Formats: sequence, structure tokens, C-alpha cells
Amino acid sequence: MSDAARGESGQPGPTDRQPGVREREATLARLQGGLIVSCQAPEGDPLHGPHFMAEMARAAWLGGAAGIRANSGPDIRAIRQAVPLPVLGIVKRHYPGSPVYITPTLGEAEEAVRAGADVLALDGTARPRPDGVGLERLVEAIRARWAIPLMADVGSVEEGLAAARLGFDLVATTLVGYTDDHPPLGYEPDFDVVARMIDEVTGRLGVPVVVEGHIWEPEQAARCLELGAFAVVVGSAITRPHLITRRFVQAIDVARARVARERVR
Ligand SMILES: CC(=O)N[C@H](C=O)[C@@H](O)[C@H](O)[C@H](O)COP(=O)(O)O
Repeated sequence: MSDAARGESGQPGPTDRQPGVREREATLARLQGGLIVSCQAPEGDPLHGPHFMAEMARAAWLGGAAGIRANSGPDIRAIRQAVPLPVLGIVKRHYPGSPVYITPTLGEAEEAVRAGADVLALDGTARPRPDGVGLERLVEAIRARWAIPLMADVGSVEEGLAAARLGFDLVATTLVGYTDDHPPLGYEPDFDVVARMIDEVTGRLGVPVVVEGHIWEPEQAARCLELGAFAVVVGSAITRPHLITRRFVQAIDVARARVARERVR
């Protein structure tokens, strides 16, 4: 959301100037067919904090990223100042007893919008939210306040269809492998789910699908786009050095064990 859209007080609300249809369409057009780099480092991570995330976003921008996904008001604000790219904003917050943590309530939505998110992403599953407000009502409340494109992070094709019917501008596969609907995934997205999501959500309902999560190779990202994805989001494989290191170490450990076995024979 542009500074003008946040109004003179800096406090967005129903009366603030909002991005027009053209501005929203322009934001989505900039993301279409591109790589969105998720720059996130949770507390405890060596790169945690807005300074590191802004620099990470700058590196992604230099590499040709079309957009950035970022978590928390401070990170979104810093990244927005650092790079001229659309920011998909989320605020992750864990509430006791609630499985929903990606922009779970209106409060987190407000934090992301105030920080300058150009697209707001939120958990688009039907799972219970910490404040008991259902997804449909939350979407209504957000829409009543801000004219910002909304992206639903879902864990199944059914949830993708439901989110598309609720009027989300984008549906993302972010939570596939993280809910009860699907076993955990490794270093590859579930391409069956990706293909079905695109067929159903984009093919039948005309809502663009973003493939996010478990993309570790450039070829996987390219395959998603060939299948008809609107854009792809890559996080860990680009912005989480300790996970990238671990992958190399695991491969080396496997090779070392194999060599040792062959020597014994
Ligand atoms: C499930 C969940 O909370 N996903 C989060 C969403 O914001 C991030 O932790 C992921 O890093 C992001 O989705 C990108 O995925 P990957 O890091 O696999 O490229």
C-alpha cells in the first residue's frame, strides 16, 4: 500500500485514501510470472531482524526477484524502504491453543498494512482462529478497511476453492504439508496438488494460484510456472543459510557413509 493510501495520519481506516483498482492491478501485474523471495528469519535465527531482512531483500532484488514476502511490521517497513518491489506482508503470531498463526486476526492484518504491505497474505484455512472470528468475517472486516489485494495461504485444493469463492485475489499453496490434510513435504512441492490447485482454482474459478513452499531447485520453480502458476514464492532455499548448509552437510554425510561401507567390503 502506498504512503498516500495510508492517509495523512498514517493510520489506515475506512475513510483513508485507498489504492485504486489500477494500482492494485499494477501490483499484481508486477508479480505475475515472477519469483517472489520470502525473506523471513524467526526469533532465534542468526539473521533475525529488519536490518538483515532488508539486506536479504536487496540481494533478492539484485538477483531479479519480482516481489518479496515478509513477516512483521518492522521487517515489512525496512524492506519497503530498501527495495522498489511489491511486498507481500504477513504477521505471524502464535496464540495458545490456535493452529492459525499467519496473520490470524484483524490486529495482525492492521500491523502488516500499516507497515506498507502491498499485498496482504493470511491463513486461508477454515481452522479455528484465536479470536473465534471465522475466515469469511475476517475477510469482510479487512475489505471494509483497506483496498489491498488479499492472498490466501491454504493447505488443500478444497481450501483453495473455498478461499477463491470468498473473493481472495490470490490463492497460495503455502500450507500444503503443514496441516492435517497432507503429510509433511521435503525438498519438493507436491506437484499433483499444485496441478490440481491450478486446474480447479484458476481453471474453474479464474483465481490465480501462487505456488509457495518446498521449492528448492530453479527447475521446480520453472515447472510450477509451466503448470500455470501465477508466480512462485521461494524462501528457505534462498534466504535461510543454516538450512541450505544443513542440506549440503546431509548429502556429504550420506556420501561419507557410503564410501566407508565400500571400504569395508
Ligand atoms: C508454513 C509456513 O509457515 N510458511 C511460511 C510462510 O510465510 C514461511 O516460513 C516459509 O518459509 C515460506 O512459506 C516459503 O516456503 P519455503 O521456505 O519452503 O520456500
